[in-house]
Amino acid sequence: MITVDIEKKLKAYKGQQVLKIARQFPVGSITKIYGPSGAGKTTFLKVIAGLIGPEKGKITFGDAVWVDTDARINLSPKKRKVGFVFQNYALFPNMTVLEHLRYASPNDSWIARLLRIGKLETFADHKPEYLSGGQQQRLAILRALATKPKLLLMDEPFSALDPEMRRILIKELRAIWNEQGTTVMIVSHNPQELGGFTNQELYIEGI
Ligand SMILES: Nc1ncnc2c1ncn2[C@@H]1O[C@H](COP(=O)(O)OP(=O)(O)OP(=O)(O)O)[C@@H](O)[C@H]1O
Repeated sequence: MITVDIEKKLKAYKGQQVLKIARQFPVGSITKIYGPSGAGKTTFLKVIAGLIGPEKGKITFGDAVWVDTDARINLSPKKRKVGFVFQNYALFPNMTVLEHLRYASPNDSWIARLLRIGKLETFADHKPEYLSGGQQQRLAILRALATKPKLLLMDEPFSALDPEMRRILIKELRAIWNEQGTTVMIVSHNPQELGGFTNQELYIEGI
């Protein structure tokens, strides 16, 4: 179980808004996170990953304490080992598709499977600037999966994919998550695009 009970002040344009979330996420659950623009969805994922610290609260993953502000515990992102798909992909401009995946995993057969799932086999030696937006987005997803994270955080991961590609990819991802017992949190401003495959939801309200 992942237990989150945090407060984070948002740098809102006017005044100050506080993001308050208290929720439990069972291992293996797939949560859709939605809500208005600027509500704090991305900020929430970054707090879970350890990229931003909350002012107050606790995050635990099973027996491990990731954050406890009273006890001054704030585990580094490296130690939390979550997978993160950034909204803007955050790819490495000088690395090919294959190099992105090798950087994350030494396992060639696993990498071959990922390339197949993302339909990027024939683009393995391409750098990001020679990929389409959809191909770049799929690479960002594959890279996050490559380390086989126990927790995968995805920020608008399917926004650049057409409905058919999205449907096929989601089917493959579900099979992997099932095999590996991955817990997944997906931010989407358009929850319909996720179809019915999520089994939890978290609505983050705006101001
Ligand atoms: N590191 C930070 N610390 C505190 N507040 C932040 C930080 N980064 C962004 N914010 C603020 O948090 C608010 C919410 O931003 P965030 O990107 O989390 O929203 P969002 O719900 O993901 O929006 P969108 O759907 O438009 O991407 C904004 O007002 C932003 O200025």
